Amino acid sequence: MSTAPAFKSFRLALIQLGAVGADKSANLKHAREMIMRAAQGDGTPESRPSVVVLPECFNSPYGHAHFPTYAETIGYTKSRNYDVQTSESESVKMLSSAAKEASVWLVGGSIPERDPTDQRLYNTCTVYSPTGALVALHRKIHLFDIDIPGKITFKESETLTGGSSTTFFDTDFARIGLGICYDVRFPELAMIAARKGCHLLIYPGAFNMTTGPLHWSLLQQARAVDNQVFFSMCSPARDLSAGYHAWGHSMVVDPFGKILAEADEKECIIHTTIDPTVFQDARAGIPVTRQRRFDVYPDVSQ
Ligand SMILES: NC(=O)CCC(=O)C(=O)O
Repeated sequence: MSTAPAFKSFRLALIQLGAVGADKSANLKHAREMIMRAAQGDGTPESRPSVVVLPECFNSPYGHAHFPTYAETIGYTKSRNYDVQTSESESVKMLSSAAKEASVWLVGGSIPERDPTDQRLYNTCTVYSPTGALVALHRKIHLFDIDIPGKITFKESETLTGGSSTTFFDTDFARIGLGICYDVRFPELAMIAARKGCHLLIYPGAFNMTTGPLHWSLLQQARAVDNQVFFSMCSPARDLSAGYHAWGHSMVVDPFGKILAEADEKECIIHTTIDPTVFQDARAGIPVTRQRRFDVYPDVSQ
């Protein structure tokens, strides 16, 4: 495995996107406008983000019945040979051109994806460099299948297949690990990413009105503290006219578990600074990264 880049300070922006409806073109247009707005920061050069994040399922209504209709072929190959130029996906084209125009690393939330080889569908996050190159692709590994009687029943596996690899990407200032929403409930995934040298984990997500108040911040703070990394989830805004009511509350947590920034439920963009000093202080002061007992239990990252 390659060595992680030196961790340097940078600005992160999360777009808590609203108005995701049935019209895919309108969703893409709105997302593009919000990427451009996020990239401006507050107008000062020092506030401009290096990384901009969209939420889970930003181009389609969220629900297993919608995925087959909205799914796009990205042009993913097993050799990880991504090519935006030949991709058929209108979402990939928009994200690539927006990343290039805004000159940011763009974590493109997630979209329903169809694999052309076997027609299987995935919930997929794509990432773009500031030149518009598609540099990473993460297929949601753990599908959101839950049943809390009288509250929420959801079954992504009705139409989706779970991904089968862990994913991170390198920028010139940090190594960043990826997951999607329900993936946060599986601590092994974050643990593997942290042991592979990730400094920040980003999970586009869309918790709901039942589990959101219970677990949204708890899980992010737990993953951040367990692994002494920055942790962030980016949600859609809440839309009570939609079939799925997202919790919102996009947030960024530091390696001590402190919430650095948190949205409410409405459409907004939150900005924060990711400061490597906090990462180093957490690891120096509470040295669990050097106190593991792999003679007693196995290292899940091996
Ligand atoms: N989109 C999702 O995976 C939702 C996960 C969720 O709400 C949870 O409680 O977990």
